[in-house]
Amino acid sequence: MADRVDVEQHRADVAELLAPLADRPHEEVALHQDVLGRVVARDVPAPGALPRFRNSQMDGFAVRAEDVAAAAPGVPVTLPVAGEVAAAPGRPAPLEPGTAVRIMTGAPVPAGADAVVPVEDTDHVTFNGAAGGPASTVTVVRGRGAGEYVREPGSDVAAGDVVLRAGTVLAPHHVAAAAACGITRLPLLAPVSVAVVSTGSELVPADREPGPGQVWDANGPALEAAVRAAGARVGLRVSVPDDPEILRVALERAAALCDLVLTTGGVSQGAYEVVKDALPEVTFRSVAMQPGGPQGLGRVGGRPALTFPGNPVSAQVSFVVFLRDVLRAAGGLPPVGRGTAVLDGAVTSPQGRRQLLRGRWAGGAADGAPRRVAVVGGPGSHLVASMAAADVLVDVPAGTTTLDAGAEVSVWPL
Ligand SMILES: Nc1nc2c(c(=O)[nH]1)N[C@H]1C(S)=C(S)[C@@H](COP(=O)(O)OP(=O)(O)OC[C@H]3O[C@@H](n4cnc5c(N)ncnc54)[C@H](O)[C@@H]3O)O[C@H]1N2
Ligand code: MOO
Repeated sequence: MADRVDVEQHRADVAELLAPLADRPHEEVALHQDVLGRVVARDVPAPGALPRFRNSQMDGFAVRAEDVAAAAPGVPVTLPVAGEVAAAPGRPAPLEPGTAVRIMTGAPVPAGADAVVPVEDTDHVTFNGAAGGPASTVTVVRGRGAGEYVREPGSDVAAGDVVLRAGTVLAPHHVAAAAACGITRLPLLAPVSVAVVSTGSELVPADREPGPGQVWDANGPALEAAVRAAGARVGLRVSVPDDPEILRVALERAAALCDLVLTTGGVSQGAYEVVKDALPEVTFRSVAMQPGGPQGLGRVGGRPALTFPGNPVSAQVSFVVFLRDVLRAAGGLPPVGRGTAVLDGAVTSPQGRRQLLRGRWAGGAADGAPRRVAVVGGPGSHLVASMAAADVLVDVPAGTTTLDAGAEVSVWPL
């Protein structure tokens, strides 16, 4: 049997095969669609200034600062109240010198006014419940300088300034900024489209009761979720039996529809390894790790293709180790990468193969210290339910057969 390929070598080969995917087209997406987590393709300028007009930062009285400059506790200044301006459509009349206007937060500041005195600094104390017309006078007990509590146009962003940078991963606060600027569509990187092809005559979909020898398809839903969590989308998800002709048709369709074809199953040493037969342009190799040993990479129908082993844990581990960060990078997302942790108990591992055990965070960690991790479940690559208890993959190097409690290990967050 050919030598096993090192994990890092296979990672590098997958990254090289998929590097062209990083050349993403842009697409315009409406802001009200599902844009969260998507990546801004180019700098987005503000179409206009924000704030759009001079407005009040406080509920209070719009004044000329010089008219209230002398006001102080014990030395109040009283002004006639000439009217009211609310945060509502319309343009207020200019302020006459020596008068005040009741003003609400967000309301346009009348021309001629250059400061707002908060209501708390007047004899009105609060506007709460003060229905009806404005009182005829206001007594100011603390003066304010020119510009105080006045929000100038463009003080947040000026027209033409960048409001969202290229590469921004959209979160609610970015949506807020775009919406406030009146931006309705955003230029986003088109997500990589992946075909997820589960193979195996024993597979049944979730809506069918498995008969003897049948199992529900776990890899299709799992990899669809993994692909989406990595910022890509699933252009086709299909489960095919171990039938060369049906598989060939499915692969043709997958290559026609998607940027990347991903298969699971049918790649080890069994009698029905149809994936190997259907993919003449894919190199099949044994990678020196467990789970996830049998791997393939190459092309189908002109598209890059990866083949993952069928065991559900193996398929998921393969995604995390080989594909997750490459897919994220292609879509403009930062890597999840690896971290370090300290083992909560001793671990044994077979000689010669890098093991990716399932681990769960154990307790807290002192500031700056690596977190503790406990291995959960066994190493078997069919233990898909046990894997659901895990937070990370614990990476045990190939040459290591025992690790004591307290040993530092590399971990891959799930
Ligand atoms: N003689 C050898 N046998 C095996 C070897 C080997 O080197 N020599 N390698 C073992 C390893 S390691 C793995 S991993 C598996 C890989 O097998 P395949 O990729 O060919 O996958 P299948 O045989 O199709 O399935 C394996 C296992 O996983 C279940 N499965 C497959 N697909 C799904 C799915 N979508 N959802 C749920 N479960 C799935 C399938 O029923 C089998 O139980 O080969 C070992 N054997
Ligand atoms: O390498 Mo397989 O993926 O152990 O089960």
